[in-house]
Amino acid sequence: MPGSDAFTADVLIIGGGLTGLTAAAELHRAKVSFALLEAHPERIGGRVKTMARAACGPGSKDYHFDQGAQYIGQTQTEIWRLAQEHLPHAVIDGYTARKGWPDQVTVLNGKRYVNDSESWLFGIGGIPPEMGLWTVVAVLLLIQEIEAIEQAVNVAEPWSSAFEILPLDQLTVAQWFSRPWIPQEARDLVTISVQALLSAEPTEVSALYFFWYCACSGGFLHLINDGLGGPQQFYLSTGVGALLDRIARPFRDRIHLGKPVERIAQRKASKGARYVEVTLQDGTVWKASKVIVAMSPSTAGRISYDPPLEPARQRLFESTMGRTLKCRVFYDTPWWRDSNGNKCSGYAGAANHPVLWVMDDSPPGPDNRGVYALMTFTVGAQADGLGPFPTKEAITRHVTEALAFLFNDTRALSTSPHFIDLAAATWNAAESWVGGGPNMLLEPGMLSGAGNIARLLNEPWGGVVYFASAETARKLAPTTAPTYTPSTDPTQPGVYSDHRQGLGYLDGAVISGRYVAAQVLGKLPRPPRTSPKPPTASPPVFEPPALTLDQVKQALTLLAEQLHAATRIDVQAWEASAEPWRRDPAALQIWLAQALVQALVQTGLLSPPPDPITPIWAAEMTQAAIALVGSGHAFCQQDLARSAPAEREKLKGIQELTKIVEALMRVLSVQPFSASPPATALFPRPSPQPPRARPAAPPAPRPRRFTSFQRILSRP
Ligand SMILES: Cc1cc2nc3c(=O)[nH]c(=O)nc-3n(C[C@H](O)[C@H](O)[C@H](O)COP(=O)(O)OP(=O)(O)OC[C@H]3O[C@@H](n4cnc5c(N)ncnc54)[C@H](O)[C@@H]3O)c2cc1C
Repeated sequence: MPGSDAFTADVLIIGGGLTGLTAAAELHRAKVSFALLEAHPERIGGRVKTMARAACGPGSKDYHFDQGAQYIGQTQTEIWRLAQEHLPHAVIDGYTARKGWPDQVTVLNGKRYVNDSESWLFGIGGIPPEMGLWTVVAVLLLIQEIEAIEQAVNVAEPWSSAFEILPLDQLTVAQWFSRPWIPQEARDLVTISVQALLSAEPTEVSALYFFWYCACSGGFLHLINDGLGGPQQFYLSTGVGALLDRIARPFRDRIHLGKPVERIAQRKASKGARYVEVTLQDGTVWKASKVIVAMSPSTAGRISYDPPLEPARQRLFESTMGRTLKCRVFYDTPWWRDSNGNKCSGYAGAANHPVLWVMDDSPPGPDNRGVYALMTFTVGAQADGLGPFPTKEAITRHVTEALAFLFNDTRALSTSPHFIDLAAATWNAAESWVGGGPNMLLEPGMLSGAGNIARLLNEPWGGVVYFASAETARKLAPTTAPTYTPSTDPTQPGVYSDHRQGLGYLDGAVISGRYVAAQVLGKLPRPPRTSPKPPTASPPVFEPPALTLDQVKQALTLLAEQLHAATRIDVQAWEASAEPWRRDPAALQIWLAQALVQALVQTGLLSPPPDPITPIWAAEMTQAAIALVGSGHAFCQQDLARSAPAEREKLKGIQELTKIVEALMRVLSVQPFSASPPATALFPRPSPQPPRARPAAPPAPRPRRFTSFQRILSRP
């Protein structure tokens, strides 16, 4: 009854994306009267946008493809369950479909690498085998650092994270990784990850926000895993739109399309109770006891509010969103599968490149109905560069030229006879209703700074207006602690907190919709009683024994020589072994530990390791490495500023190496060279082993974890 004084419904849901639809499904189940207002005149879905391409042969079906959200994984439990419940036959395993074409492309530091993805450290989207060991070591150390940060994040309330990591909210990701010891390739790898996960630049987002975002979904390495067990392993042949249609089917009559809301006002009824007045663009007014605004905080910021929002919420609603251009490029042949002698899967990734990320989304199997398609993402600054309303011609040129470069094949070009067409979806501020994608961005200071901005993510306004979206995903019944729980078995990874899951993903939208419905129904479970937290221990302060500058230089030079000189031989040796380093980064780490020990022994700072290793020697080893790091830092700090240019270069070298050793020591000092494993397990390189028999049925994929030193050294 728009325009009448009567209540239109008990609850109004504004926004027909997956969050709004999930909340609607919950209210429908609870038999609550509700209506859902969606701005788009023709469709529900929001950031889910399924398109169809007409069938191209007798008896064949239309080809559906997603120009918004598409990929799902088994660890995204809620969306996975919904897909299994409604469309089990439509689930395509992209990982298996790519199996016959092992090669992938990556551009790092301006150089193109094309190899078998199985040979890459961390597999698909990882580190190519040609990368120098120095870079590999730096990447490993960086990942080690990322994991240490993520494990200190309080997933439920990131502003209450361990105090050591809160300063990361004052830095952008770019500021965090612009330290001299981190090589460009490693920075590019993090850049690709930020660009792929947030469609934004590392200069735009708070480092703490990025790590919180990752920690909410099983950690950085899990999120960037585009292969087996990762969140991008599966998609739906029907498109995600079909899944949303199934979810909405029971309450289709309560969904009103073409109803853009302009204003939300809190009002008081005669008896003092509050209600909400919602004004649409066409001037009609709807009323309800409670309202759910089911869209990202940035999108909610486009609506006006009465009374004006509190400043912190206003600031939250001013947050920006990522910018994405998602394209589907159609060819009459899958030319990339046979290109320059490579069997490319169509998978490619490149930092700061006109096309960031590419996947083959051709229907798998012989019944592909003659459709061959590459999916491409152009994001952040590269998408901005095309302007708010790029023409199809401009997009086609931009994307196909980038593909021709990535695969080094002119068959990608729109002038090639194999090119058929390109379909594009632009997600930016000019987009009518959502205003960008895949989700919102938090700048430095917004997560933990003054004003408690992020604390409002799940807080209702005036007790009658509730906000929810994939970005605010919070679980109703978490089963873990709010932070990472380390494993008691050193050979097994610990467990990331599940207080928030799938932040920014379809999975998160489902979780968020359920949470907000429970909030509105007053059915939020009581938070468990917790005993007061013991104060966090201060970081250990150590006074390293002083070494002479010569001792520091000598030890670091020896270490550098070891790392550089032996690289090729060792890499080849590991590659030749049954469990090569590329499959087992742990072997590489053991080798790095050996190099450090050898450098310390040869400099006379440490006695040679006894066999078996004794606790006394292990303690000596830790002391010697700490002394090296401490003295190295001290010399650099004292001398770098006032030394002559030639000497400064040397000191910079010392500084970089010192930082690497320091990072290594942070890891080792958790359980420095424990006495339990025999010296032979610790120091010699892995010996070749017969290939293992493949199990008949592969175990369910577990999130891929980086193996820390502690676990490596405890291996039998
Ligand atoms: C290009 C792209 C690719 C993505 N890929 C993936 C992926 O592969 N896997 C994955 O899990 N996630 C992916 N995502 C993220 C995923 O789409 C979102 O997390 C999820 O769909 C968000 O759902 P939501 O309901 O919270 O918000 P939205 O989908 O944004 O829904 C908000 C709704 O509110 C409506 N609305 C806005 N303003 C008004 C108004 N004033 N009045 C009425 N209605 C209004 C909008 O039209 C929209 O329907 C991707 C997103 C994009 C953009």
